[in-house]
Amino acid sequence: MSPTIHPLVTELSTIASQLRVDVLACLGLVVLVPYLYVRQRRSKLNTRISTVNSEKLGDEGNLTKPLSLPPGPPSWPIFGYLPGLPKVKVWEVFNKWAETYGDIIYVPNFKNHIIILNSAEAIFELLERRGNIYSDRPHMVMMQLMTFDRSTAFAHYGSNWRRHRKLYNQQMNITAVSKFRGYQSAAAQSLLANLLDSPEDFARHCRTFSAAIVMNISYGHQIAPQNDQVVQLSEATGLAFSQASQPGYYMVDNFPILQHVPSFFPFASFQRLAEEIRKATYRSRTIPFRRVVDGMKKGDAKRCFVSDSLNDLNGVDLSSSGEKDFDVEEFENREDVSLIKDVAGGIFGAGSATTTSALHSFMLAMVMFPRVQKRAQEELDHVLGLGRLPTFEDQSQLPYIGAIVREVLRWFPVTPSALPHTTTEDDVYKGYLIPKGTILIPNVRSLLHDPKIYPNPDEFRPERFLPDKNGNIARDPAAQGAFGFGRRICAGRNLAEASIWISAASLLAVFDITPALDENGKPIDVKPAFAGAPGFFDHPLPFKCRIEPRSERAKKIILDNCSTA
Ligand code: HEM
Repeated sequence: MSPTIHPLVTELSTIASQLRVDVLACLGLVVLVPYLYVRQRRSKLNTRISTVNSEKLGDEGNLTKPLSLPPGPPSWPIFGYLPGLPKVKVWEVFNKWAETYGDIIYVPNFKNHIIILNSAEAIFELLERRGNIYSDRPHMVMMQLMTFDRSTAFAHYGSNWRRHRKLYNQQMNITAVSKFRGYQSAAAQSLLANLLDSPEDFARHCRTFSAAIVMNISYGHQIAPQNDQVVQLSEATGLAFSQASQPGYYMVDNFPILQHVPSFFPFASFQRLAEEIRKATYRSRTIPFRRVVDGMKKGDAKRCFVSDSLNDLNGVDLSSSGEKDFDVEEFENREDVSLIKDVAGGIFGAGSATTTSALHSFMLAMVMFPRVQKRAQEELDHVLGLGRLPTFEDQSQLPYIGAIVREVLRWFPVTPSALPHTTTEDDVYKGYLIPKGTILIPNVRSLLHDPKIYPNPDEFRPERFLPDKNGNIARDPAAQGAFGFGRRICAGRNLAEASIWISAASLLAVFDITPALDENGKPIDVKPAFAGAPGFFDHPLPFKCRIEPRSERAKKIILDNCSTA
């Protein structure tokens, strides 16, 4: 007699077997879907290669051999180059690859064709001269989820991006940008007062300096000395932006299908992070924007990017908008207004951490290269006569300070691999196919440290950039990659250079920056150590130094002219 099986057991075993079937089906899908996806991509790519081959080979013998993708480290059929792009000190790995594979290196990941450009020739040919098809940004899921694709830096190449750049150009071209000099000088003076007050906190003071400039410029917002709400919100989003800008940093960028996973799933922490950042981004853009609108309605808005841009719009006169019938959300949703809001909202992310990083590198260089500091101070003393702070009007008489700014940009590039560019069409370069949608990463660090162009590249030597008798500067890093390339070149470079200039000149006019002392009173040796990214920005690792007034007179200049922020 067969034993009686309890109905519950039968039910459970049925569920278990169904589960096994489900688990097996899921496992099958997990393997099958990527396999089919990659197979389809491969066959598309092969078709593209043969199409381009037949077009080009028939093209008056332009090409002598069939096209291929550029060489690169061994990669797997489905997953691409498995270790993925290095997350820190990318340029060291890129330089090593260049020894084996040459100047143009193919490193696919699961989803993207990625090409590293290691030589000036390839970088300028593709990103500048062929800029019409090399100026898009990668489609990155995490960027979209966090709404960073609304910023200029990650807007896709096209009419909307052009409107962003037009606004930037109107407000920040080399002439227009001078209207913001008052904000930059005031921030430099607060920097001096803060350093006199608490020199050991110099890293924080540098951050405050950059934040004060970009907040004033974007929104006329004078930041609070501590815990400024808008700065805190913007800083929270800054790191996320930097990380999300690196192709493949988040798994969802390799497997876009994951973006449909609901945020409550245990492994969907990226969804929860994206949601947080989305909210913070919205608030960091909306709070200061609405303050400007309120100020314009009352007639007491400060001059800034937002107020100037709104004033330039046809048919907008906020001072006459009655309280009752003015709907701020409706106003913000106007296409031309929301563009201004988006552009202004991206300024902090693009301009604050970058300027801070350059200022930290400047301080590090001053500690490590006292000869440079001494020469700069001699120049300043000669022009200022030890009696006042420098102003922008002194710029033409202080060429060595100008050269220091350029050497800062070269010595340790803030953006060692710029921002990724993406192609919008198939292209051929030196017999290699560069498929449409390829992400291109220029090795800026190696460009600016090429010993053939900049001998002893690790030495901080501003003399490289002293203007010749015609005022020309050889191999100016600002034009050689420090601010990126072609149509996507940094839109705030004029402002950034001016901020670094006024801070460097003001600091050296009144302070000596020297190594910190150990417990025996001996100077502590400082080595250049940098975070090595991750992502878009790089910055020096924390270091100690002494920042002391050069004399009693210098101290008095600070006390008489500067107040803390
Ligand atoms: C030392 C400071 C700075 C450095 C080193 C720097 C560097 C860069 C680099 C490398 C890019 C990417 C260029 C490319 O894709 O080829 C970029 C883009 C950009 N930067 Fe800067 N930047 C700095 C400061 C600023 C400031 C102060 C602002 C704003 C006021 C700003 C606004 C932008 C914008 C809007 C873009 C995106 C341009 C586009 O995609 O069309 N940057 N920057």
